[in-house]
Amino acid sequence: MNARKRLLIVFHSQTGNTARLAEAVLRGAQRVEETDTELKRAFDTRSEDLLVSDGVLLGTPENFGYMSGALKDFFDRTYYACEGKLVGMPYAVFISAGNDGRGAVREIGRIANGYRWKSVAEALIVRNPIKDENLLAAEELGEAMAAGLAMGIF
Ligand SMILES: Cc1cc2nc3c(=O)[nH]c(=O)nc-3n(C[C@H](O)[C@H](O)[C@H](O)COP(=O)(O)O)c2cc1C
Repeated sequence: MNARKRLLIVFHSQTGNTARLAEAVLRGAQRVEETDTELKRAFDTRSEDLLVSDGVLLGTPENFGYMSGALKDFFDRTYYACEGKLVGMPYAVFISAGNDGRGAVREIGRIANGYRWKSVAEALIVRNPIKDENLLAAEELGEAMAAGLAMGIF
């Protein structure tokens, strides 16, 4: 038997939209009993949280064509402590946006390359208003990530 896997969901939300997506992602991930999933706000997440994780899901609003300052702060604070230690870690992204979202995805991808993480799912971009089908897609993202970790397919 493989050791239990740990999935970390890191997110920031100013007005609650990304938080709704993050909760849906968590619901989906928690369907996979073999994976332990933790949801944390970006400002509360430290390098130690990353270093004990087997995969990470990153959620942010798109602000000014970029990720939120909070998610950027998380990257800024954790980079050196994690440098070279999480090579190949699977990650995926979910974005809440008014009308775009692609800039945040692109820039997170550039930073994730710096950590040498591996993208394992297409980014989920949800443009407002959030619909039920978007929440279902977020649940599916969380479940797929947790299941992939449990099965060791990444
Ligand atoms: C300062 C600011 C900048 C924003 N810039 C963008 C943007 O560049 N592209 C976009 O699609 N939406 C933009 N939005 C809209 C937010 O991405 C959108 O309202 C999102 O749902 C907010 O998520 P939250 O409720 O989790 O904070 C911006 C909102 C704010 C407050």
